[in-house]
Amino acid sequence: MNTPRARAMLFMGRRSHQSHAPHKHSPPAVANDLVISTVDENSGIAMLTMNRPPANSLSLEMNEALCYSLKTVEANPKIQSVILSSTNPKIFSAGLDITELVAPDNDRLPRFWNSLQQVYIDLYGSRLATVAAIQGHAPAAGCFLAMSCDYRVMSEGDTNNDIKKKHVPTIGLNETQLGIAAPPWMGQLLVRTIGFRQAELALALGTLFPPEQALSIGLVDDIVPHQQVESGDHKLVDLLPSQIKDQAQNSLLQKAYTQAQIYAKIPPQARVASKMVTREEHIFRMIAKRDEDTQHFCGFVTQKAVQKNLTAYVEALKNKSAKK
Ligand SMILES: CCCCC/C=C\C/C=C\C/C=C/C(=O)SCCNC(=O)CCNC(=O)[C@H](O)C(C)(C)COP(=O)(O)OP(=O)(O)OC[C@H]1O[C@@H](n2cnc3c(N)ncnc32)[C@H](O)[C@@H]1OP(=O)(O)O
Repeated sequence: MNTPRARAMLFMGRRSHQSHAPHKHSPPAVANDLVISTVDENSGIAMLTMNRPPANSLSLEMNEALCYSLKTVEANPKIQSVILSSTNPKIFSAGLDITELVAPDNDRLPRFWNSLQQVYIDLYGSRLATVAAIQGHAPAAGCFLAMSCDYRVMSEGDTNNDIKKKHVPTIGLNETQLGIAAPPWMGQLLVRTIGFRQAELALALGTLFPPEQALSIGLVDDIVPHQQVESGDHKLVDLLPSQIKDQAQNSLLQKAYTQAQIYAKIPPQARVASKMVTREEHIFRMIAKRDEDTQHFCGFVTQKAVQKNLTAYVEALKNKSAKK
């Protein structure tokens, strides 16, 4: 697998195993509205908008939809950049769908984990320039999704004086707070993004960073105020799915679009080759340990003590939501 040809194919949007019988890790081709895909061939920019209410949490089907949508966009040679966004103005993604982890089905659990691994392989190794537009919370695997992109823009949130309207999004790998640990490849992604010491601290404490702190440690590349801009770029308006058309003047999406345009102008071969330099080793190391990682995950999650923690956590989430 780790040959120069396999490496090149990984980054050109094709997988070496796709030319053979379906690999056990290949996500099935799914088409649904969990991820809304919009494409503008003139600008070379596409948008993938996560649309799984209430929280864009990552279920098996959501992971498969993400991979499928990304591959479909990648197959279009006119597209160079993709923006990953959310229809929920307050949540980018709440991370793994915790209900997948509670009292799991023996057959589904490893398939679920494989689908998450595949999201990492496909998104981190995409030939496309990927820009995350983080309008709302991005805990745990939500942060992982953003870190798998090439560039992250985050909204400062609504710091309105009216406490009821106030909304400050946070981002980070908060797994330890839930009594679980991020898998090595996810933790290493944080190290690669913010550096060793900051990552060591953040992983141990399960820190969720508000936008300004996330910017200061390099977890996001830019933050933008929560405001409407005077005039929106009409090309962006065309790209937005109907569910978020009213956000056309939104400064976050404008900024993400500008960054996607910058990437789209770079000669693609050079851009992809430079991405391989920094990412291929990490991806191939994970692929080599993929089955071991799945076994470890399934063994860990099905432990009695972990199940007890997760059950209590889901209960608390539901109670909190019911009290609103
Ligand atoms: C080598 C060893 C390997 C071992 C590996 C073991 C495990 C894997 C480890 C790491 C990988 C990654 C793990 C994860 O991603 S775990 C998930 C972590 N996510 C969270 O902790 C976030 C939980 N959610 C929240 O904190 C809040 O919902 C929010 C995102 C801050 C938004 O708050 P808000 O107030 O706006 O919304 P609500 O809280 O009212 O939620 C609305 C609605 O959504 C449901 N929900 C929220 N999050 C999830 C979720 N992650 N999964 C499923 N459902 C979720 C919530 O229950 C509400 O639903 P309801 O129907 O009740 O309205």
